[in-house]
Amino acid sequence: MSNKRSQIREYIRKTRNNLSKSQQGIAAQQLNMNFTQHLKDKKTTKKEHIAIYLTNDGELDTSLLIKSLWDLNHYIYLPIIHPFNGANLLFQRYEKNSPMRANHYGILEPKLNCTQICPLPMLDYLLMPLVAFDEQGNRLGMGGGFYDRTLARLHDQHWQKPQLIGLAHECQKVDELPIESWDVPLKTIITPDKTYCW
Ligand SMILES: Nc1nc2c(c(=O)[nH]1)N(C=O)[C@@H](CNc1ccc(C(=O)N[C@@H](CCC(=O)O)C(=O)O)cc1)CN2
Ligand SMILES: Nc1ncnc2c1ncn2[C@@H]1O[C@H](COP(=O)(O)OP(=O)(O)OP(=O)(O)O)[C@@H](O)[C@H]1O
Repeated sequence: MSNKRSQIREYIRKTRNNLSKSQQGIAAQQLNMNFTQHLKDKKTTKKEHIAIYLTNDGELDTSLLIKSLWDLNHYIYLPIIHPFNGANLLFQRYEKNSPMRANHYGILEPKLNCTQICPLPMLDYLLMPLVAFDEQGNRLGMGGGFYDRTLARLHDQHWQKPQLIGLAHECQKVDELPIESWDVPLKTIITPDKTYCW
């Protein structure tokens, strides 16, 4: 792994963890407004299948958005680290009463129930956590390669769905990330202040 990538990761993780509770709260409200407005603008009554994440390590707080999406009757999914190969993610339905467990990193995920897994191409949106992004839509994550490995098959096939959207604070933006062959670039990144499209 390049030293530059780990340095950026370390620096941005510190920066986002230093955001105050009130900055995090405002960011969560803005994210909620931005994404629910995006769905309204589509002017369809379709219930979308949306994968998202539970906030960890100073990431943009998704809790308000998840509540709104539940209230609007969309289908919500969370990543589960694959129980057998441990390198890919599965996306499992997340409801108010879903039984949960902490994964290897202490992040809550739904207890595995194969009947509740959504195959990747059936998701409409994949709202992804990230550590840093750049002006070209490149994404750097926590370093596990989970999202990149999971998306690798899609990347080969000129896929339509799911729409990949990164969620981040504005302070996670850098001029240029050193990229690797396996990195999957994003078409959209939503920050509390702005929506970037490529
Ligand atoms: N909220 C959230 N959920 C997610 C991810 C994420 O980035 N954010 N993931 C995205 O892929 C997967 C988990 N990946 C992660 C990878 C590393 C660490 C982490 O804290 N690493 C520690 C070392 C911990 C250890 O090895 O035991 C570190 O780098 O300090 C956390 C999550 C699935 N769920
Ligand atoms: N498509 C892939 N096929 C095989 N290995 C991969 C693939 N994508 C990533 N990896 C492996 O995962 C490791 C971590 O990758 P990287 O540093 O890009 O993760 P990340 O983007 O920070 O994490 P994440 O995707 O979980 O948010 C790399 O060293 C690489 O070996």
